[in-house]
Parts: sequence; structure tokens; C-alpha cells
Amino acid sequence: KKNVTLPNWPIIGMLPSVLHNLSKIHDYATLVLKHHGGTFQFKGPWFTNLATVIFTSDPMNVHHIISKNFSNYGKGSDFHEIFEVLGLGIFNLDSNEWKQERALFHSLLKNKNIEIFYQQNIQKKLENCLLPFLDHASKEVKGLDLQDVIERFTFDITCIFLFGFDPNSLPYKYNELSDIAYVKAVSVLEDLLLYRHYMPKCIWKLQKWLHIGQEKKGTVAKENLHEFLNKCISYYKGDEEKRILERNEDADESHYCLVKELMKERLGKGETNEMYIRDTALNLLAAGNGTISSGLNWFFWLVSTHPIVEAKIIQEIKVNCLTKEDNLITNFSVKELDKLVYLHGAICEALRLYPPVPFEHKCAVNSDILPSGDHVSLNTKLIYSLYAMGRMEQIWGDDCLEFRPERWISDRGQIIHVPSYKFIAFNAGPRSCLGKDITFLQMKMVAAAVLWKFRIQVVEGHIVTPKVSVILRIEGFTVNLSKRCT
Ligand code: HEM
Repeated sequence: KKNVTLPNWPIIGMLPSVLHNLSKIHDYATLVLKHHGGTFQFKGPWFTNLATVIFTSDPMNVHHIISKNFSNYGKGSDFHEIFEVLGLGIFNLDSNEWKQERALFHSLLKNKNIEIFYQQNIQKKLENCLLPFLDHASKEVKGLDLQDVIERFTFDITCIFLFGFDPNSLPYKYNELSDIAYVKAVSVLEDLLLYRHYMPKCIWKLQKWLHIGQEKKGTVAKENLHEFLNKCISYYKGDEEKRILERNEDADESHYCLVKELMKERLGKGETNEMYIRDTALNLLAAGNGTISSGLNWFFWLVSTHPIVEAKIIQEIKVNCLTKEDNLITNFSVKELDKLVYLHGAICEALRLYPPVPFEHKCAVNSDILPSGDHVSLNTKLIYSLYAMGRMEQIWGDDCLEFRPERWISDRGQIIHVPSYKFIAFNAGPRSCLGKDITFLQMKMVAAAVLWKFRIQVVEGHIVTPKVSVILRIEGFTVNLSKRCT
């Protein structure tokens, strides 16, 4: 309580309190927002882009900003500068450009064939890679960095989905693990993007120009990632030409990938170019890699520290999947996954408490008044905290800090639907996530397959905390694995 009032110093404003609490910034923002009734005006250093920022976690304000008065709140020029690495991709667009891109992605990502293709690839990768890897690690390794393993897995899956190409960043055996610059580059860039939120623009721009500090690391990471993506695109193009030359129409049909579909759609409009494809791939990699791995890691941590929940998940799998042969819980159909209601509730609960995207950033096009009565001036920056919203008594009740999958399940054993402006992990309104269905598909398949085979134990004394980043990764997640006898 002592820390929740932020002194407003001359010239530097409230920035010192933010810097002082940086290592636990999401929890700190939650406390400050609770203390101020859900909405708070942050005063940053004078004459900088942080001079006034409105923070909110009030669901009515959020509903207003992202749905009811959607047209008044764009990403804004600050967002474009901070997130310049996203280039021409959907996350960085506003107005008509965004509308066109959204329609295109909607048709691609909501296609039923995608789900089948995605499911098959996850199954293959689980059977051929993740489960054998964990099996080997459970016998040979004490203190496994589970987050790194899951992140490599989701990275490979996303690349297969995008390019039809598996970079195999997760090897078959633990002793074949090596550092891979382009996988690391994603999290380096995510850290940089958070840095640019609390550091005044003039300072980070100067650092970028001088090529020093966080900005230097970010430039190197961006180059690594671009190099990797350009290679993937060349691979994809070469492969595609080979297939056309060989006139192997059957193989061509079975070879689904998102970049191919995107190019087909765009070709008709004569708009496709290398930079657009690269930026789009980068946006989708950002959308689908860190988010899912973050969600899975927090889920595994929560389940491993809640043995009753763990037992219920195992029991549910047993009841619904007893017919599976050879004890391999990987070949779920979408229909079968739908039966795992408790698992679904546990995943929602993990995403509620640890939303992979912990905050969102908007800018007012015109002045406005929020439902809370707060005045918003033209060009004011607004940040709504998805993390704080997942921890509000007002939405989730007095036990809001408890991990309780049951809160998602009705008396009739069905999933309770919570409006998206309250369960905000996938955002809400016209800019809501287009990857929600495939996210649940991947998370459920991986969660069921891994928990069925292995017991996860966090190494004793290891403290799990969120990383200071735009994606809510864990600051180190070291575990011991043992085989489960089922
Ligand atoms: C746990 C997993 C995921 C979470 C928590 C998540 C969360 C979000 C959030 C918060 C947004 C809003 C971003 C914004 O306002 O700019 C968003 C948008 C989006 N997501 Fe996801 N996402 C996840 C997985 C995915 C996946 C797997 C894909 C597909 C590859 C995907 C595709 C998209 C797209 C295309 C948008 C842009 C919507 C727009 O700007 O109109 N997401 N997601």
C-alpha cells in the first residue's frame, strides 16, 4: 500500500516510481489501478511523449475504447514508432489499410482446412520431437529450462504453419540443444518494445542513433530475424517452383501453408513484394509464437503447483481417451478436444491470470469522455492493462487471485462464456485475436500430451516471476520431469 501513490516530481514526473518498480511492473500497475478505482493518469517527464498517459483496467472504459467508440482510438504515431519492427504487418496498421488486411487474415485464419493442417502438424511434431525430447530429458537432465523447450516447439510449429518449413530449433535430444540467434531474437525484441514504453522517445531514439544499450541489441536481433525470414521465404519460393516444375499437383494440394495462401490472395491484386511478405510473416510469428509459449508455460507452472487440478485433468483425459492405443495422447481430433472441458477451463484460467499480452496501447483521435468520467484529450495515449483486468474482484469475485478452473464450468458441465471485454486475453471488439481457435487447439494438444506422460516439478527454491517484456514470459522456469505412471 505504501507504494501505490506515485509522487509527481518537477520535470521528471512520476517516472522514478515506474523505474523503481520495473522488475514487477505488471503487479505494480495492478496495485496502482486498484488503488485509484481502475483508472489513473500517469504524468511522465515534461515535454516528452510520456507527459500524460491514461492507464485503465475498468472493463467499461475498455469496452468503450475497443468496441463502442472504436473509431476514436487508433494505434497512433507513437505505437508505429515503438513497434517499427512490425513494418507493414497487420498489428502496425490503422484505418482502411488495417480493414483490408483484417478481411484477408479473417478469410485465411478462419478457414476450416487450417485447423486440420495445424492439428496434423502439431501431432507430428509432438510425436517426433517434443515427447521424445522430454522423455530423454526426464532421464538425463536435472533442472530443465522448460520455457526454452516450449518456445522452440512453438517457433517450429509457427514456421511450419507459415512456410511449410521446419527449422528444427527443438532437437530430438537434450544434448543436441544449441543457442539459435533467430529464436532468441524474438524475445530480445519484445524486451526492447517494453523498454520503449517507459523510456522517453528522445532517449531511446538517441540510443538507437548511437547504436548503444538495449537499442543496439534490438538492431542486431532484428537483423538476425530478417535474415532468417528471408531464408524461409526463399526456401518456400524455391520449393514452390520445384513443385510446379515437377507438376506434382497432388503434393502441391497437400502442401498447405499460410504464406502460399497469402501470396495467392495478394497476387491477384498485384501487391505482393518481398518486404510485405517478410513483415507479414514477422507479425504472424510474433502473434503465434511467444503468445502460445507464454500461455503454455504459465499453464504448466500453475498446474504443477496445484496437484488437485493436475489430478482432475489427468482423470478427464483418462475418461475421454481410454480408447487411444499405445498410450500416446497426441492424435486428438478437434471434436475430442472439445470434450476436455476441465482442461479448457484450466487454460482459460491460466490466460486470465497471466495474459500473454499483458497490456495494450491506444491513442485518441479526438477528445472524448470515458465511462468512468475521465476526460481524454486529442492524441492522448491510453494503456489498458489486460493483466490487471484478470485480477479484478469486480469481474472475477473475491477469489480472483486463485487458480480455479471450476469458475469456467457451469453446473451442467459446460464452459461458461465470459464476454471478451472481461476475459480480455484475446482482446475484444473489431481488433480481437484471429488466432483464438488455433491457440486453444495447440494449447490443449500440447497440454494433454505432456501432462499425460510427465509430471512437472518446479525446482525447489526457484521463484517464478513475470519477465519485464511486452509478452508475459516467465523469468526462468526450471523444472525436473519424471515419467507419469498412468
Ligand atoms: C495465447 C495465444 C494468443 C493470444 C493471448 C493472443 C492475443 C491477441 C491480442 C491481445 C490481440 C490484439 C492485438 C492488437 O490490438 O494489436 C491479438 C490480435 C491478433 N492475433 Fe492473437 N493471440 C494469440 C495467438 C494468436 C495466433 C496463434 C494467431 C495466428 C497465427 C494470432 C493472430 C492474431 C492476429 C492476426 C491479430 C490481429 C488482429 C487485428 O489487428 O485486427 N493470435 N491477439
